[in-house]
Amino acid sequence: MRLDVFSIFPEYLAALDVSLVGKAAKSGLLDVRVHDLRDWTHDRHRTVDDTPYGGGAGMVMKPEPWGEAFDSVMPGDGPSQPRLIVPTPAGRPFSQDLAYELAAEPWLAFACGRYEGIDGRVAAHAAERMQVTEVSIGDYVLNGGEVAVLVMVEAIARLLPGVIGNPESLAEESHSGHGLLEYPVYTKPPAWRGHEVPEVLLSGNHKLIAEWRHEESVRRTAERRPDLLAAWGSSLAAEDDAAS
Ligand SMILES: N#Cc1c(-c2ccc3ccn(Cc4ccc(CN5CCOCC5)cc4)c3c2)n[nH]c1N
Repeated sequence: MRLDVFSIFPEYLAALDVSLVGKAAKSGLLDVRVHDLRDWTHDRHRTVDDTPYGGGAGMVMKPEPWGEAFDSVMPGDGPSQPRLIVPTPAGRPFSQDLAYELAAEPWLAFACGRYEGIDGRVAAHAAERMQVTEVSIGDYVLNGGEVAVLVMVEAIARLLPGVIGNPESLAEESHSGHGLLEYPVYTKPPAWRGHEVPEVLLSGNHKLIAEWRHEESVRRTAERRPDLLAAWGSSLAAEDDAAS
C-alpha cells in the first residue's frame, strides 16, 4: 500500500517512521510519502491560507496549493488514482469497518487541513478523478488533520497482512466485529502490590478461562458501552432466528 500525506506540518507525521507503521514501511509493506504543502506555494511567505468568504472567524486554506500538490504527486493522467481521505470534524465517523475498507485500497492519500479547514472546492475538484471520503475520528475538536491521520494510518496499517505478528489477536479485539469489548489481560507476577491475577487464569482450565473472559467482556461492555451490548444482543437473537 502506498500512502501520501499532505500537511503544512510534515514533521508531525514523523511518528509514521516508528513502531508498527515504521517497520511496515521499512519492510516494504507500506510506501509512506509525506509532503509539505508549502512546497507548492510561490510567494515569499509561502502562504497557504486566506480570509473566509462570507465572513466568520479564522482563516481558510487556499485551493491553489492543494491543486498543484495533487497534480504533482498524483497526476490526473497517471495510470491510477488514490482514494483521498480528508479528516474534518464534519466527516463520516471513522470506525473499524472503515479501517478494513481502507486497508483494502492499494493507494491512499490524506489531506491534513489546518485553520478552519480546506476550501470546499479542493475536495470537489479531486472528486472529479478520485474517490474522496471526508472522515472524522470522533466528536471532539482538534486543531488540524494530522493527529487524525496518525490514528487512521495506525488502525489501517495493522490490518495489512504481515504487519502485526499475531493476526489471531485481530479477531479477539474490541470493535473487531463480535461486538463486545475485550476482557482484561494480565501477566507475571501473579501478585503485585497487593493485587492478585484472577485465579481462574492460573488454573489451566481453558473452558473456565474462556467462560471467565466472556463474562468479563459482557460485564465491561454493559458498564462502558451499553450501546454495543444492545447491538450484540440483537445480533445473537438474529443468529438464533436464522439458525432455527
Ligand atoms: N478528523 C478529524 C477532526 C478534526 C479536524 C480535522 C481536520 C481539521 C482541519 C482544521 N481543523 C480545525 C477545525 C476545528 C473546528 C472546526 C469547526 N468549525 C465550525 C464553524 O465554526 C468554526 C469551527 C473546523 C476546523 C480540523 C479539525 N477535529 N475533530 C476531529 N474529529
